[in-house]
Amino acid sequence: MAANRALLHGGPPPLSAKVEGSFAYLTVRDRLPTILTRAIDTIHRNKNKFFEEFGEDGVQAEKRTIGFLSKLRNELLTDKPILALCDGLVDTDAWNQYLRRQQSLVGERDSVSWFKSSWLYVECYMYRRIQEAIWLNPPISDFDVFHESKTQSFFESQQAVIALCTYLQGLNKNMDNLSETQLTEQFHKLLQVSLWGNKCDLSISAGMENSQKGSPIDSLSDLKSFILVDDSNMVWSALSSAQKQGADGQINPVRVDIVLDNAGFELVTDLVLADFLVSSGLAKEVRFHGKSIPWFVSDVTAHDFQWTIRQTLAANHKWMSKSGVQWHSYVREGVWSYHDHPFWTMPHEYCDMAGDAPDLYTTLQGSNLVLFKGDLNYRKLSGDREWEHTVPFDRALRGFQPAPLCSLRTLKANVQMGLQPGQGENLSAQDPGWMTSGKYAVIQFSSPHRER
Ligand SMILES: O=P(O)(O)OC[C@H]1O[C@](O)(CO)[C@@H](O)[C@@H]1O
Ligand SMILES: [Mn+2]
Repeated sequence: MAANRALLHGGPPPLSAKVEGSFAYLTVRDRLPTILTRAIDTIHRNKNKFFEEFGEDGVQAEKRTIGFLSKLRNELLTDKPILALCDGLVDTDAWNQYLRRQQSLVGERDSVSWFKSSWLYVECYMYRRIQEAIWLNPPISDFDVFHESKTQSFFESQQAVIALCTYLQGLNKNMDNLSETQLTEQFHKLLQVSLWGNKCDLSISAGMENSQKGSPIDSLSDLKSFILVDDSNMVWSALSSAQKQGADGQINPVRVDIVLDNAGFELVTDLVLADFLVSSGLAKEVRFHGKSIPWFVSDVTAHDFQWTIRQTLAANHKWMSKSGVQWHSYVREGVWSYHDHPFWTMPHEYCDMAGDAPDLYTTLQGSNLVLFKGDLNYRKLSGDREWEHTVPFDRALRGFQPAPLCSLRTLKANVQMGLQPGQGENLSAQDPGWMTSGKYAVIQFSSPHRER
């Protein structure tokens, strides 16, 4: 992967912890060290497990990993320079190249450090350093420090999962009798369920419990007014017209890609949406994109993806288990597939993708619709920059348009574009925390062929 090309793409400066009191500053000062402390604690609590699995070697590895993570925490708290990685993984060179690029941006005399560099970069770097600490300490190299909190979040939202699976199975039973209007209506509902599923990430709460309790379908109408931009009609048009576009009068096989965010309840909402897309015939194929290493506490890895489907399948509830059986067979038949690419766990903004991960960009170009879940994806779509709120979403993407795409995001970082004049100011006056509380959301669409 070549170096960051952000400057070539232009745009306002990236958010950074150097602005004292900003959300970025508070995240780096308070939330990130807390996440590291919890990771250290988790490793320590698993000491006996490591001993049972690997004997004394496991205990030594536990100690060394904790040492690495404590050092990392100290580097962060004292604003030390960002260090090159030395674990020799597939993306190590790309990370070190990115660091050199950051260094050239600040010049020889300044250092690239936790509180001075771009927030997006240092936050991603912290998760990559956690991976390095684990990786350099065999035999516990494949331990996921966030695994426990992800599974806990799944179990804590059991009632909501059951409600959702029951709804889905009711819908699937009646699918053939749905009118076009009813189909559209159900699409909008399940898109919104997937949107609000994004409230449940564990990074914003520094790993504390943050699960869905009530029935997700029932709360949709109350939540409607919190959707600040709703382009879902355009998403629907993109999807339904994709089917009809065959020049020879044939129906095109439609492919939807979902760039996943969090495991737990959010992943279930994504699987339910994907199930609906396939069972309604709106899509023939769904590709899920996840992370190849544990990331931002709750993000989905291949293991989380498989685990969630297995748990759903094995549930002691008729409709939940039926959903799991269906999902399992979609995966087996290749109707659904899971993919990870190292680019998703790099710090790049997405306008760099065509140059830095051309294979991934080409893959996405084959899609009829790419759904980007969550806050971090939104930050990367926009470059995590200080855009004016009224700047069009398309402009902030700075050329990143592999296919029709849509961001489904609850606001948990202070970057937001595509608002109406005055909308941001009104929100700031009424509810000063609107950009970071997770209470508001957006459904923002962009298409390579669309004029704004
Ligand atoms: O899981 P999501 O929706 O990407 O959110 C990740 C969270 O982490 C952050 O990147 C900050 O730590 C926020 O932007 C967001 O709250
Ligand atoms: Mn996340």
